[in-house]
Amino acid sequence: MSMDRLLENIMRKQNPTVAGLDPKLSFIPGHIKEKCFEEHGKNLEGAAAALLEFNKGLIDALCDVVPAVKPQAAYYEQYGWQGMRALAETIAYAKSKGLFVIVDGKRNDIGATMEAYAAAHLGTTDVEGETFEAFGADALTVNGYLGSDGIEPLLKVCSAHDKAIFVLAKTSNPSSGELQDQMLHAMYEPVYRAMGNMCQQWGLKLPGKYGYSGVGAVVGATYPKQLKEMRKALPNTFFLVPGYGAQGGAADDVAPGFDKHGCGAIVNSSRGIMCAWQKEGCDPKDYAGAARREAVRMRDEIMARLGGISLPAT
Ligand SMILES: O=c1ccn([C@@H]2O[C@H](COP(=O)(O)O)[C@@H](O)[C@H]2O)c(=O)[nH]1
Repeated sequence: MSMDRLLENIMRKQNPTVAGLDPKLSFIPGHIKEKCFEEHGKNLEGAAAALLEFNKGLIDALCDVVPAVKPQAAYYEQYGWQGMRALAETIAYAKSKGLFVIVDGKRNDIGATMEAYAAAHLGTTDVEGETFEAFGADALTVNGYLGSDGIEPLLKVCSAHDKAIFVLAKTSNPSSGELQDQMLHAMYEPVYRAMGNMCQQWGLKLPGKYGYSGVGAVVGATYPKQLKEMRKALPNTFFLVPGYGAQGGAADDVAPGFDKHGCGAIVNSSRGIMCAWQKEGCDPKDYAGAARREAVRMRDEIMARLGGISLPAT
């Protein structure tokens, strides 16, 4: 099961973190942009080429440190189909380097449309009887607020193709509480807890050998109290934890998301890693080296808090 593969990657690298690949032109060093614009023009094609070259440099520098990468689809969509091609090529390149790829698309719709999203990102697409993999990620972030019929098609595709999903439960942004913290009076619990319980239920269809199902939940590093509460309440739900670094989350904030084996969560940093070269003020040509230094620092900071990671007995 796909979440097992993520856990095994985390265990092998002793690193429960994921590097976000959310590129935009202002994050990319001048020498890459100049070369790509010269070759392809100062247009969407040139921008997409720069995104891909930037990402490949990051992936080469990070692939022996982090277990996974998380490209956020919006950063590619803004550069049109050329950007989406760069997303597909980024996914393929990361997978060729042994990385687990979580596409952050936050997709959801009615069941019929969700079948198309599931095929696009996790499964295969049929063309007159022949099947093709469109984007081929290992996992996709989704929005569960349309309910079970929006999630069922994903569960089928995850089961058939060994993939996983992460469902938004308690997001990291400042206004997430406007709806997600509202109490559901019939259930005596807030909306984010109800969504967590739904993840736990959906996960029964995708059991994993280490106790964590193929249905994970997104819980922000910026809400450590809720992380702790969710970890206790949802023993079979693996967490994707964004909000570390640029959004203010730190090692102490993410620690409550882990179980007693140092397992149960993976912490994302996007701008913190991608833009480390700007923060360090180093030679832009060393942008990938700066990203690696930040990824190692982040790993060491979180691992010092956890002690070690072992896989729960099967
Ligand atoms: O609750 C959420 C869900 C997703 N995200 C995404 O994670 C990264 C965070 O980027 P940073 O640069 O490390 O802040 C980004 O792709 C978000 O879209 C989130 O932040 N919070």
